[in-house]
Amino acid sequence: MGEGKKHERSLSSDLLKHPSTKRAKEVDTTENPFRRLEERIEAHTSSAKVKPRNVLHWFRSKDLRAEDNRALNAASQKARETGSVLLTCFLYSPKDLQWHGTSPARSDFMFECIRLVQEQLGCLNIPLVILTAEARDKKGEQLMDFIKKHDVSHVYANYEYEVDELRRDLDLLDRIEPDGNVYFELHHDQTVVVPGTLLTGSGGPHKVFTPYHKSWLSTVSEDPSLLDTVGLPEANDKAARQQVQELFDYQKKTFPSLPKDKLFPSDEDRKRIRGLWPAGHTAGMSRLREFLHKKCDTYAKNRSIPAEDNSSRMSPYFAAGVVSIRQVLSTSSKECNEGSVDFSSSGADAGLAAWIREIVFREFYRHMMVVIPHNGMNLPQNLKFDFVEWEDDEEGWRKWTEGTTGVPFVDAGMRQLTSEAYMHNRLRMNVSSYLRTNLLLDYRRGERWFAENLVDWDLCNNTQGWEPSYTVFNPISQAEKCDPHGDFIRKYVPELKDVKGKAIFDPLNRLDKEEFKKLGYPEPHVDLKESKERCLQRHKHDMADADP
Ligand SMILES: Cc1cc2nc3c(=O)[nH]c(=O)nc-3n(C[C@H](O)[C@H](O)[C@H](O)COP(=O)(O)OP(=O)(O)OC[C@H]3O[C@@H](n4cnc5c(N)ncnc54)[C@H](O)[C@@H]3O)c2cc1C
Repeated sequence: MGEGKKHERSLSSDLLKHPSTKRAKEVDTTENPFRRLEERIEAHTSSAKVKPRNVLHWFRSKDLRAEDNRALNAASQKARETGSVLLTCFLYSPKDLQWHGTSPARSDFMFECIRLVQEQLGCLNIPLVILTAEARDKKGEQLMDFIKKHDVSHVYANYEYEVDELRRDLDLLDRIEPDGNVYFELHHDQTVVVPGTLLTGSGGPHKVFTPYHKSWLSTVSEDPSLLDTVGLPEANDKAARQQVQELFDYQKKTFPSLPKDKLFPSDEDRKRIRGLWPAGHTAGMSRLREFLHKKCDTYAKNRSIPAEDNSSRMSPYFAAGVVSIRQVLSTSSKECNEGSVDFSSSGADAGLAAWIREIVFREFYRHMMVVIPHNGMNLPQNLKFDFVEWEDDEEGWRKWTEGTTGVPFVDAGMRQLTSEAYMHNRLRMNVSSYLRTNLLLDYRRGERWFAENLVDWDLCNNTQGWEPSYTVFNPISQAEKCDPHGDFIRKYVPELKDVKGKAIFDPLNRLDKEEFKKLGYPEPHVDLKESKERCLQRHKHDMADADP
């Protein structure tokens, strides 16, 4: 960085493309696709005006279940009321997986869940057809072809809150509205409280977590019906099945395969990851009960101690919508809170209250996605961070991805990611801080690496988890606090398994030279103190007068 030279805005590769900060502001204000879609849906033709023919539920990658699926249930009711046949589809776009960088683990999990829902619906005589749109901009066209070919009059789906997905739904409205003979209905299904609706005293949406959390708790306490669940769709009768037999034949023949770069590198990897993350609603619910009855009690105390593995590991089931959040909360209320929906620290045990707080974080991130839509456009929420000049340290990048930075806690986290397609939250906080501040690499590279490797990748949580801030973690003191006996480090960094005592947190400086050499563990890639100073200076220099 030239002395005194002001950096305009960060450069980034094609994969990390993002619009200008000015354009982001337009999307947040005048264009706001969520608001536009809500208005269009509100003004859309009434269902009663459309002559009922076949009814379609359109699954998305975030509602892959038949149980307590709001839009699917509404579609089923419509089909029953009008004596129509219920059809379902999933619109698959391989380019979407490539665009988002979705990992093989997440892609495989998604396909397995779809397969299971397909079987389950098949027993109810309801077909689930997978439509493939080769290009991302062909999705609307592909769906319209299906709608026309199969004489669909009513389409139901659950909202997705990211910019591209909102635009896709607006595109579908553009296609169906001119003829006026197809009705499109969207449901809020991903959260208990509808994103964008919790407001501050002055009437604007909450933008800070703590008051949002408080408001969320009182909203749910005052209206327990928010946790009501809906049942499975009603079966089509046998005659209906015969009517749509060609769709069953088609679905049997044409389950698509994943693109090559979304396949596991080996069968062994696939087996291991599938074993850790069994697909489907039943597996998700039994994991939930296991957590509620065996781990939840100690969650408040141990949630930041990764060696305890005390969290629920429900994230892949939430990210793909395999288990509904209402069902999770109503089960928690019935089985662990004597039927009460007061999940505050005075209304629930400490463990449950702390766990629900994390679920509320998930809700908050969906809320913030509609309040500040540019969150979903590869841009930081605080746009000033787009003016930071990042380093070009390819060796540091490689070491970070491999877990060979020479910082044991960071390396343990990165190796957990490689072996489990998952990383404990405390490690996610540390490895992201290390990449963005100590290595001073564009945080978007790390964000994408997570997408490419996590089984629970979720755009709202990942993007906002990676949101840059002024905080610089110290991964040595973090390890001393959160992994006090070094057990987590020993588990994932075998070179250090025999290191005794506190030397495990900083082996280069706490062992004598010879001892360190014998370990075969790398020296730190950067000095933590110096690199922190460099980062703070860089922030100061590049952001002080930035005008996003
Ligand atoms: C840099 C970074 C990236 C992240 N990327 C993702 C991601 O791609 N997908 C993802 O689901 N989570 C992400 N998180 C949040 C969190 O780390 C994971 O949700 C959590 O580790 C999953 O483990 P669990 O299911 O055992 O969580 P538990 O502790 O059991 O929590 C229950 C649920 O609450 C939600 N939750 C927990 N912590 C958070 C949090 N900090 N923010 C938002 N929701 C939370 C998750 O849905 C989680 O499954 C990220 C966090 C950071 C710091």
